[in-house]
Amino acid sequence: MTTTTTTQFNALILDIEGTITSISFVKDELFPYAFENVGNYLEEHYDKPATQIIIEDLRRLSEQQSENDVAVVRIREPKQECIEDVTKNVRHWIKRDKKLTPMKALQGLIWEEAYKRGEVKGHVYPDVLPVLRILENRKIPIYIYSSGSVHAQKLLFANSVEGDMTNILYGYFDTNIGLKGESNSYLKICEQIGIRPEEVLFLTDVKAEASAAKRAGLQTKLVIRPGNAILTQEAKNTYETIQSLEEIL
Ligand SMILES: CSCCC(=O)C(=O)COP(=O)(O)O
Ligand SMILES: [Mg+2]
Repeated sequence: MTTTTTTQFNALILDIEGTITSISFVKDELFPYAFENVGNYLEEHYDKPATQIIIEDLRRLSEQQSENDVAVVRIREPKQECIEDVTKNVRHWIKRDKKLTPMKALQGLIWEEAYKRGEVKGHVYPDVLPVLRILENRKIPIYIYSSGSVHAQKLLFANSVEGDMTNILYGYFDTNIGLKGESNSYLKICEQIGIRPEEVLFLTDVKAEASAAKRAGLQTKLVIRPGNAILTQEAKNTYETIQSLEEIL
């Protein structure tokens, strides 16, 4: 007798860091690479339109942030001073794992160089791709929602340790849709993918993100991976936890 297994959700949204990719890869490879290379990147690509757009976004952001953070400087106009100030601010924000959209956009451009040179391969846990293939066979679309820019997300999955995974992913969302701690971000994502929130499962390592998604009506589970922050007992009492994507099948 054949048994058919059905999943209790019609779309899956995945966080990246701490969920399907190790925190260590992001914190010990990607962030240090961006920290070391932000100045060189700006020197080499300063006059490109994409770089100038990000610099102007960072200039506005720096004015706002400098009001509450003495370590953030206003970005001066001349090229060398501008590069010096952007580098100082971006390094400050990397050290504090700030999820600031224009800074994440610049990180993505810097990481593209590393992926192109083969210096970096996107980490994904071994349980991830086999489960995504099963969901694909069940016609369940898979989306990514990360604080990393969509550009950085696509680079990670196009250059992953499992090869190019982009053909199994239906779409990508970053903080341009909204911050991950805001429930409205998840409502907007569900509206864009055309699936009711209650039919969508969101997996993340961060309780505040799970809470925001739950408030929006999504199904949520917290993912435990080596090196992740320890979950409080309250979080474990509130959300189902998994240690492998196999547990959602
Ligand atoms: C897309 S790889 C870089 C991820 C990143 O910059 C980040 O801040 C991770 O945040 P997430 O929301 O995926 O936990
Ligand atoms: Mg995460």
